[in-house]
Amino acid sequence: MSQQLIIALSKGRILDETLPLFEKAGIYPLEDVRKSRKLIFDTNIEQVKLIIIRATDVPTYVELGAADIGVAGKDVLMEHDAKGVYEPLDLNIARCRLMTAGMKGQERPQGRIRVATKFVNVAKRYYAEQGVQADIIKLYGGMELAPIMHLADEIVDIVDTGNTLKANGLEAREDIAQISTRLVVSQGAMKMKHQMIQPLIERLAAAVNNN
Ligand SMILES: Nc1ncnc2c1ncn2[C@@H]1O[C@H](COP(=O)(O)OP(=O)(O)OP(=O)(O)O)[C@@H](O)[C@H]1O
Ligand SMILES: O=P(O)(O)OC[C@H]1O[C@H](OP(=O)(O)OP(=O)(O)O)[C@H](O)[C@@H]1O
Repeated sequence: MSQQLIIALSKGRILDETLPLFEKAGIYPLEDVRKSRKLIFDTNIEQVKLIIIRATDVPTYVELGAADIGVAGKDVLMEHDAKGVYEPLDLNIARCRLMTAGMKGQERPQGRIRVATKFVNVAKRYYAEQGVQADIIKLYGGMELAPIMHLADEIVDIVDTGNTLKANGLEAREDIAQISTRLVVSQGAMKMKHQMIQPLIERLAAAVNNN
């Protein structure tokens, strides 16, 4: 029996840019993934299946070997800090920055601060490195609201155009990391399915270069 290759794609904003890259690399789903309620899709290559899941779940599937390959934002990968996972390719899509931000014109308070974010682990690491004592408040979206409502002094969030910060009277403070979408491969799959995975990485790299 021939080996299967399971590729976990993040649904949401990355998906629309991911599918054309995979198509250029020779893999496409046999039906319109956006019109279907299915979570697993056959592709033009019999052994290759696509699973389409929440971005934050991609590292878990790859780390635990339930998927061989994944596509996820560097922000999600930093937060999950997956073990036993290679990151062989920057797909160079959904580029943005992970930053701290606060109310415009206000300075960071002295002493202990409250920070709202969905990137709890990244934030803990970052403030510890800066020597700032921070109580981290986990939120799931709309982080910009937290300083306005006095829930937090600062946020750690994605900034792209800066429009969301501006529209809510916030300003960016410090850069934590440059973010883009990455290809990840479980170390186990890289070893066991090298003959399938290596050519795919090469075709994807060529697709990224022509993008
Ligand atoms: N405004 C943005 N501009 C560019 N890239 C972004 C922006 N916001 C998020 N991203 C990138 O796109 C990825 C997916 O974002 P998306 O909003 O679809 O998922 P999410 O809201 O983080 O996930 P979930 O809905 O599962 O919580 C993020 O992990 C990040 O790498
Ligand atoms: O700098 P900008 O171009 O305005 O983009 C940044 C915004 O985009 C993301 O939010 P998203 O739209 O994913 O909503 P969310 O707050 O629910 O995560 C991010 O969390 C910021 O709020």
